[in-house]
Amino acid sequence: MELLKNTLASIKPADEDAKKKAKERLDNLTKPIGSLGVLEEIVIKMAGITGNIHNKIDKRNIIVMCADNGVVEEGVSACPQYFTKILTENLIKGYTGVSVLSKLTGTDVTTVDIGVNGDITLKGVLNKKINYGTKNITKGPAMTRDEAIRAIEAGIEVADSSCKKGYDILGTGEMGIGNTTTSGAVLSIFSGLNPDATCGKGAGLTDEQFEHKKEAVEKAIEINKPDKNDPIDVISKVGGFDIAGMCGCFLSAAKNRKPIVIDGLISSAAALCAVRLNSLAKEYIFPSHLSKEPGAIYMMKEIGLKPMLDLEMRLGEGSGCPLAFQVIEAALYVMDHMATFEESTLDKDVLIDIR
Ligand SMILES: Cc1cc2ncn([C@H]3O[C@H](COP(=O)(O)O)[C@@H](O)[C@H]3O)c2cc1C
Ligand SMILES: O=C(O)c1cccnc1
Repeated sequence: MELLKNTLASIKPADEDAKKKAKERLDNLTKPIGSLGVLEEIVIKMAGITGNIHNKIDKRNIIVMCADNGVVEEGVSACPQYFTKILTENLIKGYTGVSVLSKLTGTDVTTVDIGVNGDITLKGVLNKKINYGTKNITKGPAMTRDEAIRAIEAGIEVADSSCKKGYDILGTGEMGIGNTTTSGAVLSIFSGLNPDATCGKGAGLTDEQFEHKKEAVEKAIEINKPDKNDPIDVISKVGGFDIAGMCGCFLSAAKNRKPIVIDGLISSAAALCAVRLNSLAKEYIFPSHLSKEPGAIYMMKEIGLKPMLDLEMRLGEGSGCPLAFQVIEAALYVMDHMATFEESTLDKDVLIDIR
């Protein structure tokens, strides 16, 4: 508990002075004011995170939290549970979507076993196992409160270590059959929205299975009665080890003043938990894309952030992060390389600000 407590207490607000200076420079670049849209917002947010108006990303890392979910015994996923272990191993072998996109963009991937139901002996998978999967949330809590705290702290440790290794930006991802169900439950609790709005078909379900998935979420909430004002209670009752671990990553990044990127629905659920634990964490988080899962839009509303891309992706794993890294790097490059009006001897005063 000490690590979580200290991390929450160490998160500071963004540097408003650096943000102001970044905006001043952006407004002096040879372009209509605000014309680079979200790229400008990214530059300003990055300045707030690091305290510098010029920022560079040389080293990127995506932390993928892998864990099983007991709720799969309710038939809420198209896939059997053992897929989680195989897909986790495939992350290391470089076969998965996030592995390939990371290779393309020069991104490292840290694969973490935080709760896979099985022993992974493959070299390269970081062992932070809290338990062999969670329990079935339709019958009782997913995990104990102590396990939830240990899983969040495991995430803090992994991300702290990434920051120490000199990564300039982190991404978050997951692997865990059944985790769109737990994410839907987490969202329903924080937002008060019905599972009809917060659940989707995940990796794929028939209409009948989909109805059953929504009933499972309703039942999980009814049985566990999580306290929406206590994010650890929410995670322990209807979340998962993957969500808890990623939540820890978001908190660590904020503490270390490093930018961290959300991928899809499940990492959004983790970011939402982090923001509910300390609202300042939001100032360090960039959402990558809007997942095609219907709950994703409500996740963004609850967190209070806007994704930079909409590519109709719904893979998870962290696959949106390498793409967001490229957009963020483009924004920072523009800030460094475009000329100001003074440098290019143009007269800025002829421009009218139409924002
Ligand atoms: C082959 C395959 C690769 C994946 N990679 C990520 N997911 C995604 O789907 C799972 C969640 O969906 P649900 O809640 O419906 O089980 C997670 O593992 C997530 O990362 C995959 C799913 C499959 C089938
Ligand atoms: O958006 C996601 O993260 C997602 C959606 C469907 C299945 N797995 C992950």
